[in-house]
Amino acid sequence: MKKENHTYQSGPVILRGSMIPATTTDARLLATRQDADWLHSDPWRVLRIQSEFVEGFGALAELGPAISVFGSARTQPEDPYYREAEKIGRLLVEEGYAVITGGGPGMMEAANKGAREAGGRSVGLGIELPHEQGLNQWIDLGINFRYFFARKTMFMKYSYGYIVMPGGFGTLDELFEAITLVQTKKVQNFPIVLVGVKFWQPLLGWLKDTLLAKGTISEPDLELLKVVDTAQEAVEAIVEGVTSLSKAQAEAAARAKLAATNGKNNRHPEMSSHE
Ligand SMILES: C/C(=C\CNc1ncnc2c1ncn2[C@@H]1O[C@H](COP(=O)(O)O)[C@@H](O)[C@H]1O)CO
Repeated sequence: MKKENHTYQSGPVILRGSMIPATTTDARLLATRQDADWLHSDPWRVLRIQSEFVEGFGALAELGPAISVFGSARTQPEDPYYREAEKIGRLLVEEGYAVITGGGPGMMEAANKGAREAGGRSVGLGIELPHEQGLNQWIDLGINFRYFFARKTMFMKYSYGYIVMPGGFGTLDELFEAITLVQTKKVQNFPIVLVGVKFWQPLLGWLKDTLLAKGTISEPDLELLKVVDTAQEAVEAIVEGVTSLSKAQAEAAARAKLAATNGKNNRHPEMSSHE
């Protein structure tokens, strides 16, 4: 056989001619490597990212119903909103929810403290930051992420809704990601409750007077957010949101099932064998 017709199989890959390597994959794996540049290469990163999803899904899949609470990392325990966040943690546990936060200080710590002291499930999804703070002491289940986007998937996937306290850029990022996912129907039946009328009103005014007026959002988009002032109102709003939205979901599912059944019953019997 002529050399150029020789076929070399490397796993699922077929190689010929100049594409045939001088050594086997196994041999290259076992060869001593002096440099560790591959640690910082994208293929290696993909595996690291994958492991964050595997660990996150594995740790949270059996958590049960949960609500995420977001807010400033800088809020001090003397701040009245800190006390509201603490109360929210407690009230959510009393309603049967686990409490998920970013695992850091401020509002996150307050909500975790309230949840833990009420004997509930207190979860912290931390993030590697330049000035590492570590997870707050009130967390019973903690995961530390390298990548913001993997962590954000966990908040959305394992929460039934979001409660958002006053905060800065981090909080706004988490809030607007959720609004966008609800607006684009990537998630459905997902209540978002803002706490602090005075704090959030200017933002809501801007959404209405600038974004709505300019036509970059539409009227129903404004209804995706509910603003309240107290912990009690926040938890009532989230519970009502989760309940009424899941009721709507159940009704929609029942309607779809009925329509499918009717559709099947109305079809010619021979049709079913072609499905
Ligand atoms: C800045 C300080 C600590 C930072 N530690 C954080 N730990 C965990 N999660 C954080 C941290 N900082 C921000 N986040 C996430 O963003 C939201 C708060 O950000 P904001 O800019 O303060 O609004 C929060 O919900 C976290 O998910 C110590 O001062």
